[in-house]
Amino acid sequence: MDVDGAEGRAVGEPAGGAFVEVDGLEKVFAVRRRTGFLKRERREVRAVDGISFTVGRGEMVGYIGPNGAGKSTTIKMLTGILVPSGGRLRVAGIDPARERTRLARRIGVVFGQRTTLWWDLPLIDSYRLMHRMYRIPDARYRENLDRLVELLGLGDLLDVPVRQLSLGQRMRGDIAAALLHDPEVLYLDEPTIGLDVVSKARVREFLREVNAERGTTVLLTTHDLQDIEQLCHRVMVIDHGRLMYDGALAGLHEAGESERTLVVDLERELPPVRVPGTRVVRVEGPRQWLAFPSSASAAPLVARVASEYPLVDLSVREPDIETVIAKMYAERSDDRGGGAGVNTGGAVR
Ligand SMILES: Nc1ncnc2c1ncn2[C@@H]1O[C@H](COP(=O)(O)OP(=O)(O)OP(=O)(O)O)[C@@H](O)[C@H]1O
Repeated sequence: MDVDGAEGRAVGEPAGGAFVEVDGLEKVFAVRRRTGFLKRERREVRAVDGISFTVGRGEMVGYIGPNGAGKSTTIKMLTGILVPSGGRLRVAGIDPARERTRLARRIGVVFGQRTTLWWDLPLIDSYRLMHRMYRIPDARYRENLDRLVELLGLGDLLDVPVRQLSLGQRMRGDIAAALLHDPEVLYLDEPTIGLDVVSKARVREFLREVNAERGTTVLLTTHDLQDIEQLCHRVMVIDHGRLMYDGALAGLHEAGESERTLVVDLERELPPVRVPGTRVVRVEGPRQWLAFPSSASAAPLVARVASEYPLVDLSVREPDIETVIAKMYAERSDDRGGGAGVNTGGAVR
């Protein structure tokens, strides 16, 4: 399979550099709201409010944010479905809104909530139609189809009408459809939504392989943070149309100013433990939970508790990513309420 795509590098595409370039991108929707009998109010929604990032060839990047943050709007602009209101956007050196058809041959899109397959046709017929639509050379089509069918376990499903497929089967069918024409970049919008644990694992494993084997650039939007944890080193967090974090997944913890927890089991029930640099967040019988900043070392705290209290056992718990991100969203909302600037903490440009 062809890592660099059938058409090679586009004119203007930076060599080996950024494959997706987004600079000050904006999308403003005008919405009309009925405010009374015959009265309408015109309001602007800044769905994407000046975001900038670049994605290199072969990168696999998570794009996350709460509902209504602007993720789908960004993806729609990247695919050329929506025209930006401002800013600059290039994918493989192509302006998506101006050359949507040319770009379509180089990108693959999977919307977990919708299918790109023909509902009443057997799966294989959708693939045959795509073979023609994308003008995929016969040999490459057959080679790709065989490989995708094998990797995604679609062999027994090819003659089944799409409407009869389970959600997990349909999703695998959609992922194959998005990759048949050797796209260089794959946009995935909730690719594991509604799937059981086994199907999720299968889809994730496959995406890892495609990224590693073909060097496909992947931009992954999801509410399932396990998708991100298992697939992406880099994550971008968007909220209210603005990028609030762009960096390593590991760095999110610092950006969210997260806390670790020291769980101590004492010999008996005692009043809350008092150790500087910690605060007791929960007490249950002789067990107490002490929160302390993730950046601080646990060793001196443990030593102090052990010397001053009748300690039986202890453990240190790392913050989970859900908690960290929920905290970031909450802090960001507070910032907006108070009119303060964006607290990014990450490598946002
Ligand atoms: N066609 C449209 N007309 C008006 N407003 C829109 C339109 N599309 C999106 N919006 C608004 O833009 C904002 C961003 O929406 P978007 O769908 O990009 O969010 P999202 O991050 O993908 O959310 P979700 O996780 O719920 O899918 C929301 O306030 C939404 O209501």
